[in-house]
Amino acid sequence: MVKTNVRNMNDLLTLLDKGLIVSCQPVPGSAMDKPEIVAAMACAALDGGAVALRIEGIRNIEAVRRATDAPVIGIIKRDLPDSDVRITPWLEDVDALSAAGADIIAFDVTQRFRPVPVEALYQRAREAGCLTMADASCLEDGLLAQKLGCDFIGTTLSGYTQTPVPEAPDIALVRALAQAGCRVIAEGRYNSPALAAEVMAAGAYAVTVGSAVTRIEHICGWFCKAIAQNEQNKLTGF
Ligand SMILES: CC(=O)N[C@H](C=O)[C@@H](O)[C@H](O)[C@H](O)COP(=O)(O)O
Repeated sequence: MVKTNVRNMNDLLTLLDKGLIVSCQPVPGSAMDKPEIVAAMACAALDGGAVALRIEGIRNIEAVRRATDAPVIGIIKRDLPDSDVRITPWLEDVDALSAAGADIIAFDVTQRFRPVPVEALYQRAREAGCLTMADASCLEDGLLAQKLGCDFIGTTLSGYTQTPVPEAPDIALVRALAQAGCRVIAEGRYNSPALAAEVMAAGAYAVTVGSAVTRIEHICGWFCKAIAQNEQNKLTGF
């Protein structure tokens, strides 16, 4: 088992401070989408220096819990027929995540039509003894969640409430939230070590990296695109 030394809230905050969180979320239905592979990715990430994990789904969290006591940010993703909110939309999701051993429960705090109010999700997570992470899309989302008492404000959903999704991460949002006094977890498109370092300098408390570490399909796609672009440039003389 990969052991950490988290005993209380202060230990957790110290551990996360300026740390790398790795999101181990395989492409759904892919060759990597198996709880034992998620747990192996989580252990490898911790061996590489990650201080915490972001894990989707109960079976995956249970598998990770069997492998390590490192802090887990738990989420459940759902495709709802009548709402664009995907991340931890139901109170039952909060209950299941806490029962599975998540330390921090993350949920969508965007101001979109949703089945359960953000306040109720927050209360439920607190009653379960978990910390809370607000997955925000903009400054207003983040500030409302901060006012509510959420422990961490994530920039997770910036760029995902509209199309097309931008290529660059939203460092300006991290800076604005940090300046407003939020404990910000920078998340979303931090696809290089340089970007992760840059966002720390912008005031992030921690940074979460997913695709660039754990989604082989995305990483290969980036390489293939760059190679194809280079070949195209040669043909067109650029
Ligand atoms: C928008 C959304 O649903 N984001 C999800 C949130 O859990 C994940 O699909 C992302 O992989 C995660 O946020 C990490 O981001 P990136 O993979 O860009 O490092």
